[in-house]
Amino acid sequence: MRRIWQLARPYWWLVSLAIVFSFVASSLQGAIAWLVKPAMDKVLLARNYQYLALLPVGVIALIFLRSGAAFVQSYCMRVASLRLVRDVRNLLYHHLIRLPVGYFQKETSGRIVSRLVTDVSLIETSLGTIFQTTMIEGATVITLAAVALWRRWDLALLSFIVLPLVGYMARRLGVRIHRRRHRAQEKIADVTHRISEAIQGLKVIKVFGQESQRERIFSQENKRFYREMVRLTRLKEGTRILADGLTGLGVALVLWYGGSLVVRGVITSGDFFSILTALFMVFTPVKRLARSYTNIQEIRAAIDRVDQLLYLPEEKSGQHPIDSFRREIRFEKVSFAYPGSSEPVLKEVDLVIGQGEVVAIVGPSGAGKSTLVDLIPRFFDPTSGRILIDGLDLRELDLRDLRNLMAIVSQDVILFNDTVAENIAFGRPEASLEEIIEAAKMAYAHEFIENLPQGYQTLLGERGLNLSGGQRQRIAIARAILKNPPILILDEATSALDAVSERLVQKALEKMMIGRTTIVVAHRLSTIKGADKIVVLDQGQIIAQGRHEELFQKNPTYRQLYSTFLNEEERSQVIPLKR
Ligand SMILES: Nc1ncnc2c1ncn2[C@@H]1O[C@H](COP(=O)(O)OP(=O)(O)OP(=O)(O)O)[C@@H](O)[C@H]1O
Repeated sequence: MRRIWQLARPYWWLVSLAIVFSFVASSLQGAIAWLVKPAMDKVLLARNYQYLALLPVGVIALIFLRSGAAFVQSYCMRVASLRLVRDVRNLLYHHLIRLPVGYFQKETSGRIVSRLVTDVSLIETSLGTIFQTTMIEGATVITLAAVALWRRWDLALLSFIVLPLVGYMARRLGVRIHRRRHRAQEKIADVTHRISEAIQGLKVIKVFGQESQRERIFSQENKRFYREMVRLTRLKEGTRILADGLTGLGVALVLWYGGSLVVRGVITSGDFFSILTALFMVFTPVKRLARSYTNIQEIRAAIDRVDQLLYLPEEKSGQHPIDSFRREIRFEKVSFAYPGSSEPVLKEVDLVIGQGEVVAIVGPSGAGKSTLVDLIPRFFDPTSGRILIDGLDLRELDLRDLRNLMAIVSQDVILFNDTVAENIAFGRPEASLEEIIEAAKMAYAHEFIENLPQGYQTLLGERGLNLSGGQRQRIAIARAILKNPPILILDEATSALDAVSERLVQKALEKMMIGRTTIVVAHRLSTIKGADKIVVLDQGQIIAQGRHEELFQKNPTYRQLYSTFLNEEERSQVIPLKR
């Protein structure tokens, strides 16, 4: 409850209004029970017919007023919980995009989506009910209990004997409900994960003919969720049955003892019915309170899961501002192991990348090339050693400033579900259309963009899947050109584009590299031949560096690697040279 209050604090005025109206509503409820005595004793038993007509009018008026107050209370409460949930979702999203990249290597996107959608929805649906129930029903229980006690304290106390029992049982079941709900939320996260996996891997599923297999796996995950929910429902219904049974016991006790008091003439029938009405009225809210307690247990499970995400530490930015790149990027004895792994992927890497240089990183698959370039924008920090930019450790630098100095064009181009123009202007949303067109022209993308149905205003659809691989890459290049940073990080595509696309992409890249420091994970012959420095990486270590001619003469590993870049014809020319 403390955490719920903490989250609800910004909407205190809505909550306060709801509290006030819940007291109004429950007082009116109390008034109805209170008026049973005069109605019974002074009107019905005294046969006072002139007041009889007033009874239904009074009851209707009271019920109307009570409903009105309950409406205001319920509306305020729901709005407060909707706002709370809206803000929690914003907070989660805000936090999510500031988490280190490493987090997302461990958690699947489907499971994260589930936290943002399913867990937050659970909070949303239950929170209003909980607030509403605890407040309105809590207040009602207090007023009705007061009426009953005022009328006849011993009779009232007798019926309340069962209340601690109801509370105790609810508590015991609550612990189990909390645990079950936790499991259910994990299972629904698995289900969401399977859905997003299927959407992302649809082509693979289809081409391998695995539709039925995937369906089976999905239905198993779905069944696990269903089972958890059935167990949860059983527990919740169990609580209800228990509360019903125990409250029935309370009524029975009052009927027996109260009835005997009336028969012996100790109390009037009016007293007896007034208490009975109050008790009948009090048991429903008591049962609701017990149910809302089980709801709280469920919400707790969802809040736990949301909090787990919310309390993950964000990326740490340094303080030092940096607005230009003048001299060099220096790796000093940099080693790196991925979080959760003890195996280093990079081992004591020493490397200097001078301003304006084109540095090509080559090496066999799995050598650590992508990892090495990922350290430059600080997607990960070295496990030991340090990386300096113009003499300053990356960890000391303001993260935004640091990343402002660079653009990345990687193998898997990420396009957003926005227009072409917005995708190109991603790093500079304020760019004019002229600037966007200029960048697209430099990236050899202008022509095909012009031919799209709405030109630059064409919506790219999810992940830009309605474009060809080469077109997507050229949009990514235009995006980098428009950002115009001094450092360029390229992860060249290994997948072959058709000859025309390949040439266009190549030309666009060459144009973009002019006047910039470029670090490129190279897969193209022309790139390594044109590089100022080639760095040969093998099993996380730099085994050689230098220009192409030099390495080709001296380094057998490089020669071997080099031949993998060649096509058949070129290779037949190189092999005699190797001999
Ligand atoms: N997120 C990760 N968690 C753990 N290990 C990883 C992760 N990403 C990569 N690795 C491991 O790090 C090593 C280097 O990977 P990296 O992607 O840097 O190699 P690469 O040289 O770029 O390979 P390729 O040319 O095939 O893309 C590999 O052994 C890989 O299994």
